[in-house]
Amino acid sequence: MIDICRAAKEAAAELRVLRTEVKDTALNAMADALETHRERLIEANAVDVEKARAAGVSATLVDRLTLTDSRIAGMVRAIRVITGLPDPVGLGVGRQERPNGLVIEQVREPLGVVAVIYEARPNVTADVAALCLKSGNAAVLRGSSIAYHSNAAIIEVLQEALAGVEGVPDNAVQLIHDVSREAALELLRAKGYIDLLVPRGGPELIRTVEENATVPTVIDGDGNCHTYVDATADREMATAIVVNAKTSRPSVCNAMETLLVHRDLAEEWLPGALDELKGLGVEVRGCERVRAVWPAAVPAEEKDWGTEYLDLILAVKVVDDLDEAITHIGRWGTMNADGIVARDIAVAQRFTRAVSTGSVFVNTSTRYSDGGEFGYGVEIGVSTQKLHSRGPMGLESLTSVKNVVWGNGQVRVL
Ligand SMILES: NC(=O)C1=CN([C@@H]2O[C@H](COP(=O)(O)OP(=O)(O)OC[C@H]3O[C@@H](n4cnc5c(N)ncnc54)[C@H](OP(=O)(O)O)[C@@H]3O)[C@@H](O)[C@H]2O)C=CC1
Ligand SMILES: N[C@@H](CCC(=O)OP(=O)(O)O)C(=O)O
Repeated sequence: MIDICRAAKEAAAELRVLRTEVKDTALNAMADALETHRERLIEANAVDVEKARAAGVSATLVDRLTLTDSRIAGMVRAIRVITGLPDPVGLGVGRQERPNGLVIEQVREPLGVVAVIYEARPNVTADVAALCLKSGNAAVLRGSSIAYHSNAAIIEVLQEALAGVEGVPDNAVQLIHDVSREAALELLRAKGYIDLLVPRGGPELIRTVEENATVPTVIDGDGNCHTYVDATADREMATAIVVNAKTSRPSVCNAMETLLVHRDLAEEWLPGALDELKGLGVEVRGCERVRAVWPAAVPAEEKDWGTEYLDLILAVKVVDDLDEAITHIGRWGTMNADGIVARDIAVAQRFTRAVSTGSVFVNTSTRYSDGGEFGYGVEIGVSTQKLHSRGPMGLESLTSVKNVVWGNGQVRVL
């Protein structure tokens, strides 16, 4: 592990000063290579999918794991978007001239070595490689053991492509082939080598990171996402948003897990919305007040409010008012993505201020919590913590701002 980290650190020194043109050439080569080797990637992925099915993993996990032509096309598209984005490295974000003539510039610079422990979605391998390269960081990737063959094939293709671009260091992007938990722990403790570790995953991973990491981290935890439908909501819009938030891709972290509904809508809007969700295969787990107007709901237990189903299951609660919705989200939310549907702008504004979530959505679906949708190409993760970065993290989150002070001989006198 230390050899991989050391090699990454050496590569990072070269990457931080790499010209934008070289990085963009490399990104184009990566995208072309993924396109050319689509079949090789799908073959490798089939090995993982077959093993996962044989091991009896859930259908949602198989969905996350599976590579298709269109998903590979999505990976390629994302890299092309990143290629077209401005290079954040060296970007001036502030400048001031002091009375003594010193000029202080604040400029973005790469973090150095970025490590990511991530879920069984092979696209993340290419996403992270591309974001790190463009932001001038070396990437150390530790994907899920379930996706090992897919990740190894993607890295091989990307490394072959990068080898053909002059100026890109050999170890710009590395995959950790040892997918044991022990190796992951070593990575968490590679202090002095890793500048940022992004753990993308569920509560067990996050607990392990919080208890063991000695390297700096930005936590990208689970998504227990809520939508609150206010009394002032446009009914049709509310139905469309709720259906999209729950059913468009239930297996991802930005899918809605709990629907909170103002009591004024319990009788006139909720039953119709739940009928529509049921028609799309959604199992509803409701509080007493939900069951009073829609008896088909399974009785919700307290644990339902804290569950990220990642499946076609939805917890539903009728609340008295906005305050109760805000309190519920504060108690059970995971700061990934939460939304409100309301026509009253004052209500929506109060929600956006009171809910302390990385991305708060007004009159739209939580599914938009995504780097691609935010215009970043993809995301290195979705931060569920408050420091450094919040929500989907793109190129800028992979840099920090340093001060460059220009003098003309000034010396400080005490
Ligand atoms: N906020 C965000 O950006 C994201 C959040 N997520 C969340 O991730 C979860 C779903 O993904 P899933 O793959 O099931 O997540 P897991 O947490 O099961 O796995 C994620 C990664 O962490 C590893 N891992 C898990 N537990 C440990 C541990 N104790 N020590 C070391 N490594 C560990 C896994 O390795 P292995 O598989 O080999 O066991 C895998 O590489 C959901 O909760 C989702 O919301 C996912 C992606 C992004
Ligand atoms: N980028 C994502 C959301 C963030 C993510 O990767 O999380 P997850 O889907 O839980 O692996 C999407 O909507 O596709």
